[in-house]
Amino acid sequence: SMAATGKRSVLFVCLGNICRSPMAEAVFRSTVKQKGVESEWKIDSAATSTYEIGKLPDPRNLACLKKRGLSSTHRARQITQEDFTKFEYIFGMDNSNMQNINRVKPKNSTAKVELFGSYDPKGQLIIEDPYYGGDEGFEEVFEQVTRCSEGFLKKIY
Ligand SMILES: N#Cc1ccccc1-c1cc(NCCCN2CCCCC2)c2ccccc2n1
Repeated sequence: SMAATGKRSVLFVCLGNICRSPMAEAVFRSTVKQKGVESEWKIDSAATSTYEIGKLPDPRNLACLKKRGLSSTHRARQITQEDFTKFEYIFGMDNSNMQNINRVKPKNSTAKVELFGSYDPKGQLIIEDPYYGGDEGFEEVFEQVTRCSEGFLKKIY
């Protein structure tokens, strides 16, 4: 359904909001820009935790984005109950994110709360936390969120 602003809206969520969800936000923003529909979208990301509030994305994330000419100035923030009536879609990355998202979800939530990986044409449902790994983990997240962005837009347009 179209929100009052006429915009479609999506909030990407992960544990710390410095790795997976800001990468998904940056890649989705680039994808809608490529398709010429950027002005139709409100796009944001948030954390389920308080671990990194106020921090820029992880340097390994920024390096991965920079290789593709992308960047992010997002500062980590924690999800709020207002997000559930502000955003049409709220996408978690793994089942732990989904449990934590559903814990804060208010009774008047209107958001569709789903795993972003459910839109992956390759069927890789879970986007794992790359925090304790190396650059290859961020490359894998990049590939997954790119496929999911395409799959999601194909489904709703
Ligand atoms: N927790 C977990 C966990 C479990 C499995 C895999 C990754 C992680 C993991 C751990 C992190 N920070 C270390 C612990 C933080 N401190 C925990 C105790 C309270 C004070 C904060 C992350 C930080 C940013 C983004 C993703 C992160 N992911």
